[in-house]
Amino acid sequence: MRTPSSSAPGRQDDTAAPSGAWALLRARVRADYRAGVLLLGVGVTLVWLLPFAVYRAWQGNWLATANDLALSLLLGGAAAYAWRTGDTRRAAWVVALAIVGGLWAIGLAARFAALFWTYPGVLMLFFLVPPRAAVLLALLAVTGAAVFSWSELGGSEGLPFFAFTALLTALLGYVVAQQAQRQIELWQTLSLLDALTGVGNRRLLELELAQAAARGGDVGALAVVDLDHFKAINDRLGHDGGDAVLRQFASVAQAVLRKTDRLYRLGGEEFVLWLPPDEPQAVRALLQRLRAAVAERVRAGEAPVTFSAGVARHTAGEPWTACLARADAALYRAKRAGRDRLEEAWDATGQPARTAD
Ligand SMILES: Nc1nc2c(ncn2[C@@H]2O[C@H](COP(=O)(O)OP(=O)(O)OP(=O)(O)O)[C@@H](O)[C@H]2O)c(=O)[nH]1
Repeated sequence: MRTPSSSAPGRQDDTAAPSGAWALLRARVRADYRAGVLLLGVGVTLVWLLPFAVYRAWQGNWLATANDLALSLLLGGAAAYAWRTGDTRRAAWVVALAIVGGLWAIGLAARFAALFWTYPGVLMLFFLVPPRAAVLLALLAVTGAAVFSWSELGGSEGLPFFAFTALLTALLGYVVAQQAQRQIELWQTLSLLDALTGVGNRRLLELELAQAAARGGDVGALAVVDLDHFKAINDRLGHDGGDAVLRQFASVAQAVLRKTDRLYRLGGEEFVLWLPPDEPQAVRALLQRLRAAVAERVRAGEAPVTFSAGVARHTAGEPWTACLARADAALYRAKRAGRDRLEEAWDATGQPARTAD
């Protein structure tokens, strides 16, 4: 027999929130490689751009000082924005455009040695913005740097070497970034879907509900659904037979649910339905349709399969985890009351629970 709140999210180590600024930074860099590239930009600012800005000011080269300071501000500002908001995408675009501007400025300043910055700059573009956009920005950056520093490169003598090696660097960046993006997409799919049933897993549930709750307002209703006497089904049909029942349940549930409803498998024989805001009668009717469809179409051998469910309605401002815990407690009541039934715990104000069997 399960206990209430056994489905409460955030119990796994990998979902635990890191504490302390250093741990948070490490966690963000690990989770999002763009955060790592932004951090690299801060490193370049501190180790190179700012000391050079001081040096150029000391030499009286105010144009170069302004350029290095502007780049430092953009790289540092973008990293600070990403740190504060968690939005690395926008910050990465700012840094990518700053790289293009920086390489043009190097070309304009016509300093031959500084042109070596083209290579890391072009490579960084591919880790900041999508590969196709990075190709375009790389072409812009290299062409600008080459045209502006035409004489410094020795005209037609040095230019082909510079252009060819810089474009080769861009090609390498493109190939690596394409592969990385495909791997990331594949990894995200595998890590967010339940391998047995193909529906969302606990991680996807946490991700989607956290996003919906962050937008404010009421996220709708959550129903925790648990197949009845599943251990006995496993004992009778074996583990593979039990797996087949889980797959059947997921497929029948997906057929009954509306386009806007979401289905996740929390683990074992336990699923969660996330239903967008609706009238209690509509939610109740949907769950009753699901019960009827499962009783009719899901079979463990010859025997029909039933489930118990607890449903709760989210209220604006309430943590979604509290809503899930209420649904979970309602499910526990449904199990204790004999199974094959639906228990309701509509809102956080303690409105009386209702049983529908
Ligand atoms: N086939 C299969 N069985 C699983 C899977 N995950 C967990 N189980 C089994 O599911 C069973 C769940 O048993 P219980 O928690 O006792 O639940 P139950 O027998 O359904 O009892 P009630 O929920 O109280 O009706 C256990 O035997 C688990 O080994 C899975 O992925 N596949």
